[in-house]
Amino acid sequence: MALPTHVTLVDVGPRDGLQNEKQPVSTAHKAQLVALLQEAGLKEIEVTSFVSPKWVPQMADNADVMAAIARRPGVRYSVLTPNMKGFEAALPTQPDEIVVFAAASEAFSQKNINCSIAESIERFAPVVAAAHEAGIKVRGALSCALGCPYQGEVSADEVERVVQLMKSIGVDHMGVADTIGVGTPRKVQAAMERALKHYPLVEVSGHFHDTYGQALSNIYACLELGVHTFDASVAGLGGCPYAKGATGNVATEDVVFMLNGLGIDTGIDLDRLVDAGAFISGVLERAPVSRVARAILAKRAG
Ligand SMILES: CC(C)(COP(=O)([O-])OP(=O)([O-])OC[C@H]1O[C@@H](n2cnc3c(N)ncnc32)[C@H](O)[C@@H]1OP(=O)([O-])[O-])[C@@H](O)C(=O)NCCC(=O)NCCSC(=O)C[C@@](C)(O)CC(=O)[O-]
Repeated sequence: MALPTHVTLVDVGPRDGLQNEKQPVSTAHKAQLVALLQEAGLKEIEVTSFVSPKWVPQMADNADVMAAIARRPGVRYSVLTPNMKGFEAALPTQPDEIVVFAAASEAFSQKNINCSIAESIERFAPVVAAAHEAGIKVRGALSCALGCPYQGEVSADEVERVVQLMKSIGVDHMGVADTIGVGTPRKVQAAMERALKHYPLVEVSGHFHDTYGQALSNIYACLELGVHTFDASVAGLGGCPYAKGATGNVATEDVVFMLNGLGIDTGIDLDRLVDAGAFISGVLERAPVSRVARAILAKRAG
């Protein structure tokens, strides 16, 4: 199959990127990050999550962040909502999209959201129905689709089983997530193909952590299947609080550089994206993880 000519990138940096940061990041800095991402041309931004502040303190200012962002027409703002309590808190903040997140492994489901896979689907069902009632699209994220920090191997059958469960409750979009970055291209294609059995190409995306340095290869493997939507995190921020040692998502800068080289349009201005990454890295007092960002910043510094 010919590679797609356009790719949509969802920057999950403000949520996935920052959720695991130990040092507090102010609401104003989070809103500024969103502003810089949209200036760089991002059209989809995952802003925050409506989860328990005891479990994930960094996202406790979820509603304040949603109120603080300066929305631009044409940009979609999404938030995570694991249950009705989260959805009810998120609804007045007017997200364009919500994300429910399940896992392909029982052990991760328990650690991450404190319930079994079956229970998680029961919890999501009313959330999906209420979101649709409110005219809000529902994205599903499927954690540990390529491996689990507790269970180890995860099979394509296990992935497909949960994809089907999510589909059965009306989840509109399926994000296949490599939470701990252990996937390699052929395994990623096998998992994606299971999602594509139940969702059209336009409603399947990849979410790759770069822990083992495989994320760009895995994205390329998805492009070969025609998949054209990916999550990425500016500066390579992040890591999941329930996946020890897992590093951030693939850096948005690195994905854009690769796609530019392939002649695939993203609508994103790489230089401005590097500015956004440099900004949040400055707030966090460290260099961006993105190798492309480091190279461009070094070149700029002369
Ligand atoms: C899912 C829950 C909330 C269940 O939490 P629980 O403890 O099982 O829920 P509960 O219903 O028993 O409630 C316990 C307490 O939590 C409160 N509570 C209950 N729900 C909410 C809510 N929505 N917002 C705020 N508070 C909430 C509730 O009010 C109560 O408060 P208390 O009476 O003790 O004061 C909890 O386990 C949790 O917050 N977990 C954190 C999950 C999380 O944020 N994980 C990271 C994001 S997922 C991810 O990063 C993976 C992804 C998507 O990027 C893809 C990938 O790479 O894999």
